Amino acid sequence: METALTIAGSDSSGGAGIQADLKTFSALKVYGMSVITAVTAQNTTGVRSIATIPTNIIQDQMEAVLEDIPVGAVKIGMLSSSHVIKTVVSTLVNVKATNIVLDPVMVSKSGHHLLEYEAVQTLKEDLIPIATIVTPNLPEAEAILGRKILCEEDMKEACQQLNELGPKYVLLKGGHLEGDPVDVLYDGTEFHHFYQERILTKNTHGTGCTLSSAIAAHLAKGNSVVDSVHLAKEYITGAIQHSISIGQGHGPTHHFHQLW
Ligand SMILES: Nc1ncnc2c1ncn2[C@@H]1O[C@H](COP(=O)(O)OP(=O)(O)OP(=O)(O)O)[C@@H](O)[C@H]1O
Ligand SMILES: Cc1ncc(COP(=O)(O)O)c(N)n1
Repeated sequence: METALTIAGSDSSGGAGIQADLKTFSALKVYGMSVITAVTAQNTTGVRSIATIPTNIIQDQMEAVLEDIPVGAVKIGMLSSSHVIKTVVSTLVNVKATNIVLDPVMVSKSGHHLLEYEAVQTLKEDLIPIATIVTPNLPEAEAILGRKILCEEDMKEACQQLNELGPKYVLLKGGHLEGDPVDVLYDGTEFHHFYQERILTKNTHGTGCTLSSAIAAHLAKGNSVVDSVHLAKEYITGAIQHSISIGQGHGPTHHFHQLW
């Protein structure tokens, strides 16, 4: 059985974070496991409060899983602070984890900060270098690089600058672009462009979490990074097309892959 581990925050409304990741793993028929880094009280309209889990408990959760069960891929989402990032990095390095998919979560769709501002430097110096693939959205890439990214040409340059930080692949997501979204994948040599007609919906809560965990699931099944991104793009597009109109704000993506 293929396995994948998510290291991320809990979203009480089930649309993003750990809950979106585990739903994606299940829909793609991969056995999912979780390390919870923070508990958020949130719904489709916003985040009310956040409790970060103590780092010794985060480390214990990781070691409990990694010392016992082979992990095919690791997806990393919300990490809250520099302390949490450092704990996650040292534990992953100790066990020589591979297939690391890093979604550098910073701000929720509803505008709430999920990572301390000062932690961006630690993310850049300690975590991005050990990632197999890092999947920032445009505002996250702008925060990491300290520059504006306004068009596809800027995205290519930003991919090159992100690649210099050390990850094997960069997938820069264009969901925040005006018009049809384009995502750009860069492996240090070649670019792959993923063009997609914009689906007209406000139900995009958890799209980044869903995409990164779908990449992890496909890596766990033994696919290459490029193939995993192709397959994950198909998955996220279907999950947005079939997204669910619940709640007053941004509704969640849908995860019954085998039904659509
Ligand atoms: N309306 C849309 N129609 C089609 N594809 C979309 C749409 N919105 C986002 N996507 C795609 O979904 C994926 C996630 O992109 P996005 O840029 O929204 O990430 P994100 O901001 O990290 O998501 P989130 O913060 O909601 O978790 C990308 O592949 C993007 O191209
Ligand atoms: C626990 C957690 N992790 C990630 C997100 C980002 O998702 P979104 O940008 O769709 O709000 C979130 N809202 N909550």
